[in-house]
Amino acid sequence: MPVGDSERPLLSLGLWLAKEASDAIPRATTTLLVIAIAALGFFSLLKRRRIAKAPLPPGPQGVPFLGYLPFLGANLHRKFAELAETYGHIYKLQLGSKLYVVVSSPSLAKEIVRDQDMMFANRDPNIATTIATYGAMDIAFSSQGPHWRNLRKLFVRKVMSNASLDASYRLRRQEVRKALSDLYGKSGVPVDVGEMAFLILINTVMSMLWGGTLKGEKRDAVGAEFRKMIAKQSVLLGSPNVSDFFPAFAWLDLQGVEREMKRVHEWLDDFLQSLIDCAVGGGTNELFEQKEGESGRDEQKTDFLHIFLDIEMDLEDNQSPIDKNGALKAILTDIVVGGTDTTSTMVEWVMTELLHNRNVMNKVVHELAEVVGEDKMIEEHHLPKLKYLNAAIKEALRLHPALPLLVPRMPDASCVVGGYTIPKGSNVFLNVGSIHRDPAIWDKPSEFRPERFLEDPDKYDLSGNDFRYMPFGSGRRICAGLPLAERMLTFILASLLHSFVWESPHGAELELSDKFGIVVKKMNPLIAIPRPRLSTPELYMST
Ligand code: HEM
Repeated sequence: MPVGDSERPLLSLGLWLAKEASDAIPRATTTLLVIAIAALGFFSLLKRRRIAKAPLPPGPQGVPFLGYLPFLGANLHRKFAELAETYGHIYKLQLGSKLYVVVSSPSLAKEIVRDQDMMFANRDPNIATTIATYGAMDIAFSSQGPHWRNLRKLFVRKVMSNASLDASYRLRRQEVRKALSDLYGKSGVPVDVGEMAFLILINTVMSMLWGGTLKGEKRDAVGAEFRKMIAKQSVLLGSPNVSDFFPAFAWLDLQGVEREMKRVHEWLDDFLQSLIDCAVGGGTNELFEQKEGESGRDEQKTDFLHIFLDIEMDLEDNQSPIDKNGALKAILTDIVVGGTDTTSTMVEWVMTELLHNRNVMNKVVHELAEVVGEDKMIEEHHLPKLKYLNAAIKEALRLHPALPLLVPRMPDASCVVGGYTIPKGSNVFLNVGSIHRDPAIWDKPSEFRPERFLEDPDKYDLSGNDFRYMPFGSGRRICAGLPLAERMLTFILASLLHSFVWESPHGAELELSDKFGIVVKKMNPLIAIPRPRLSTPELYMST
């Protein structure tokens, strides 16, 4: 039916486009479309005006050209906490040509990792990181987009699934049992706990990666070398590099970070390559050997590398294919580097706090005896029942999060957080370490008191949904290895604490100072003496 002229003024903006009643659906659609476009235009105008109006966050002045760079120091996490006392929970730092924003309150963190998670899901890898990750081809440092989404989805769904982790338990168990039996031979001898934890982790991760292990005589030597390289890498990744702040002068590599990083990367690349060659060839080489029953390409493989190799084949038909070789080595770097250093650092922190707080240690040991019994070894199925140990681990993650500044985020476009403009391309640090020690949130924050996590166990879980407690980050970039990290950390600690009595060497000072790197570690290694606790020596020999 034609629409009369008299009715025209009553019609909305979109309706004049459609003249017939039979056009009702297209007409309604058009109307909605026009309204949506108008609303979008209105809101984006409003947002632009809001951004235009919102000032930059406050922050220290610095000096011309260099900005705050000369005053930064090496211990970023400490410096950032100090600056927050003057400038508040959100402030900016101009470092050379780059702008950094540091955020340290739960409500501001929520604006970033929940309300505007999509906007802040990018990374801005620095020079060292780009080298370490094959040009930011990994999960941790690639910006969001099809490549990151693909890798992360495959990793989380196929490798970190409960089914896959259950299937690889056998390998974790074997490695931890082997470590306990080695430790039995060192009864009464002082042990570097961080080094020991790293060796357990590297062997466990290696074993899960491809079902093989480092050859007997090479085991400790390669593990120690690997640790040295990862420690170097952690320092290089975490320390301020002038070339990052002045890209125009990057070619000078004034601090030699690029040169040094390439050297470390070459070593790690050779290592990963021989691992892949060995897995693909289904054999052994001078470093690695496969476990019994794990040779032969046609067997059902449960290790991560073979899952990846199969995924790789699937990717042939994928709509957004990736550079398979680069991506495979980059993702292995995330697992081998990201998974070992963080987890072993946390084993050392938990052990330090337990030795420092003997009453807590006693409660942990008592719980282990009750749940497991002194005539049995720990199994993964015991872990959920160890409520007090789990609370002690959470408390250590609160006081000593391995990545207290998470991995910095970079907004896609300029946006507003806490009433301040965060310009596009700036680096945003979420200072979780500072939030975890905020006296406005935590009662007596510097005390190690696992009980605070027992009062309401669901309140602070590790999922990053409570912005007062985020040791694994939050939102779409939360730690992709969390399910494995949780299993390994608890299993290794429960095994060490159940099987041995741990003591500090006579007269040794137990101190808690830390040093900054991308992973924040103990300043001085924890040395402790193990003595067997279980009823019979045979238990230590079991595999
Ligand atoms: C106690 C051990 C660990 C801690 C404390 C830890 C902590 C973290 C944190 C804080 C982030 C950054 C999250 C963010 O930006 O919001 C992260 C990212 C990541 N972690 Fe972990 N992690 C641990 C173990 C692991 C393990 C075992 C793996 C792999 C097997 C792993 C793989 C990753 C990956 C791939 C990312 C990048 C995620 C992304 O950007 O999409 N982590 N981790």
